[in-house]
Amino acid sequence: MVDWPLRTGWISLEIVIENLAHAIGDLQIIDRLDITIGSGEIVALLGPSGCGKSTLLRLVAGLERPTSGSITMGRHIRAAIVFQDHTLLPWRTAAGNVELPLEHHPISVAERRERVAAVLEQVGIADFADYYPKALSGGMRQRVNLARALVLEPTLLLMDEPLSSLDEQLREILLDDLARLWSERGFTCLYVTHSPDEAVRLGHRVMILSRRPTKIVEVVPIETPIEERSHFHPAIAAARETVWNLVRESRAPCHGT
Ligand SMILES: Nc1ncnc2c1ncn2[C@@H]1O[C@H](COP(=O)(O)OP(=O)(O)OP(=O)(O)O)[C@@H](O)[C@H]1O
Repeated sequence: MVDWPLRTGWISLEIVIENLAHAIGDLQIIDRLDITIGSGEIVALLGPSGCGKSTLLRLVAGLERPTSGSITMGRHIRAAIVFQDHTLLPWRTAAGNVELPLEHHPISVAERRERVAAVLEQVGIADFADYYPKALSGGMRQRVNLARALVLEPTLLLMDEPLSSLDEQLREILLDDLARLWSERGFTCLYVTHSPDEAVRLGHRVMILSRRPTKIVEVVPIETPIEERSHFHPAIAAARETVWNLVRESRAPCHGT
């Protein structure tokens, strides 16, 4: 067993985004954005299509460098990204896909297998460990995708519309699972979505972004504990309506976009 980076326990962290601006060519995507994400906080990001949510996620992940401004976070951060469409290797089983990120770490095969089995259990697909992606339903594939991100014990989980390809029922189930996983693991999370429902079910704060160049239009704090939330919870239903209205306003057409 190694002591670092895989077995440090759940180090949480704060992320400070200051005066962030980003352009691709002539296209100004983000304009002077300031966000502080608390340790163990889930921030849901909602905004019109093309406003720059995925770009912001990529900047936080370090996949791109911002044009200006800064993103500061703890040194021992382990970030993992979950995309909308699963990116599983078709020639590997569910367990084989989840094992992949561990293969670059100096741990024994036995420990690797143990950790893969544990995380598959956590996301509820232990019985499908030996299935290939094509034999799994969309929901199961997305669970494998999530397991692959969780197996590295991320302190920061960056999620880009992770449930948008799933049907309503599956989405409900996975929302409950994500809430449970957060309660167990306490990771910090940036959760990009188009769904006010997902945002108010998972976010401690919901940030509504404007059209490009994106800015924060409004921040809606959701105080109901995540474990107590459901689609029908009165406070959650009220928050959903507030967020819906803000999203509608943020989509109002504006000059040049
Ligand atoms: N590599 C690139 N080259 C040129 N333009 C890009 C590139 N990546 C993103 N863009 C543009 O930047 C803008 C923001 O894209 P981004 O994917 O971040 O938006 P988004 O808010 O995540 O959109 P959606 O909600 O539709 O997923 C879009 O106008 C997009 O066309």
